[in-house]
Amino acid sequence: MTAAADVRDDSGMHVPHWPAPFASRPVDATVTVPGSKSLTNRYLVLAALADGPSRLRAPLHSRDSALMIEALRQLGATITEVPGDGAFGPDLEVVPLDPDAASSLTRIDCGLAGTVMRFVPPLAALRNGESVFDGDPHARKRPMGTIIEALSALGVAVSAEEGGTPSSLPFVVEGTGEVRGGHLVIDASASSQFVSALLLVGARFTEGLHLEHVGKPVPSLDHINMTVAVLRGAGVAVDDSVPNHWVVSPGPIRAFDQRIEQDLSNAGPFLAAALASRGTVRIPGWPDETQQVGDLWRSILAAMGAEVTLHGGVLTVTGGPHIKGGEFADTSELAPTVAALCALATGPSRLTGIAHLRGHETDRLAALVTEINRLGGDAEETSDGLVIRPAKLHAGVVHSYADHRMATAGAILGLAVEGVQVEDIGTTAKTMPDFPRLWTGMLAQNGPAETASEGSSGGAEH
Ligand SMILES: O=C(O)C1=C[C@@H](OP(=O)(O)O)[C@@H](O)[C@H](O)C1
Ligand SMILES: C=C(OP(=O)(O)O)C(=O)O
Repeated sequence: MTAAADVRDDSGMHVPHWPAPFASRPVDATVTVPGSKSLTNRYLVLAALADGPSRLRAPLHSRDSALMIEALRQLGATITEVPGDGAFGPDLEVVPLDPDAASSLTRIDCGLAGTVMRFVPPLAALRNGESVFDGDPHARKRPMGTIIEALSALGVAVSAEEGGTPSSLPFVVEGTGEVRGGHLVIDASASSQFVSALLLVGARFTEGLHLEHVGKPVPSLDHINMTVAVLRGAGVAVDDSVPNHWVVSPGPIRAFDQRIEQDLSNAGPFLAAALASRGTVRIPGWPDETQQVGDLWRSILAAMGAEVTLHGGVLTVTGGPHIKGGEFADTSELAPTVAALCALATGPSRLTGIAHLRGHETDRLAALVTEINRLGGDAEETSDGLVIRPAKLHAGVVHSYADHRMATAGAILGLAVEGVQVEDIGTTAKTMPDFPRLWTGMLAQNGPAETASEGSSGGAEH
């Protein structure tokens, strides 16, 4: 596959590759990461639909949350930054959408954010007027057909700007201010976000929503459970007792004052640093109970040979003498981090249940195979995942494909392999603009970070 190796900034200047710090000794650090993308963008949507003003405490501030905020403003919500106690930026106050406040023709930039391109079109159906949705070049390749067909089945017209029926971005949603709802059958096998998107607005449909999935299994079920939990917290009745059916009763969405948990998926690369360097990483503020898929780190990293404890809200991970390979099923958005660790493991690994990663920020299965093998690794695609066998890795450039999790996977590899450089580390801004600072800060806690430019860079591309 082709990699976008030439990154330029806004003024057209070439951006050099990021020399990934090499851990010449075990990491010993305590790290806190910014708020969860998935929770922030769900609460923003619910706040925009709620029955009064809401507050998000310690939310994520990143490209994906900024795109969501701007999209909701376009649709008539008022979102204001207010001082809070979060370490990564202000709180957010949200006054729900006033459909009359939005202009009759609205343009929504989805960037590369799955949560924006899937969650916002159903909201646009609830106002009077046309909303044009588009995004980054790769966003036009991400699966969108299910949402477009779902809206059409609900009686909402969705068209291509130049006419005809679209199956992907860009498209126009012609909102009429009201959606009847009722029983709706979809195929959500390409993304759980199709289910979440419809559930989030379902209570605002006149008859509520009975959503039924048919087809291959829905991936990333944890994210759907998160949606259901967030809805219930806002007073919405959701019945998910029958597999592949979700029934959302019509009614108000209660305004809320909600603290956002830190992003446990984004905690992954930092925890992985403990394994990659045979060191220790502590994350305070780990929730006792959570719907975040990132809570799986506790079992995944233990299976890879790390010692994992959760005491007093502090998750502590200490790497073993080597990283064990293994079988890892349904790792969803954790997969790129898992794959990076598997590439450093002493035994073979198999990742399954992640065929749909081909429709993520990039085709992640192809990207992971290309980039691991570029460094001398031995990775192979299967129909629904990856096989990664032990191999000695060498220096080189890891390409990011505008994918934040490919960039952080490169950083993990660079901890264990001298001379790794990451192309477009800035792409981590999708969910963690502070990543380079937090990463070097983690390494600085037991001494100054060393970089590839200081160490050997034999074999690296330029
Ligand atoms: O709803 C969400 O917040 C998400 C759902 C998942 O999408 P898929 O079901 O497409 O994997 C996940 O991978 C994505 O990062 C975030
Ligand atoms: C798949 C991801 O993002 P998105 O919300 O854009 O789908 C991800 O963050 O790993």
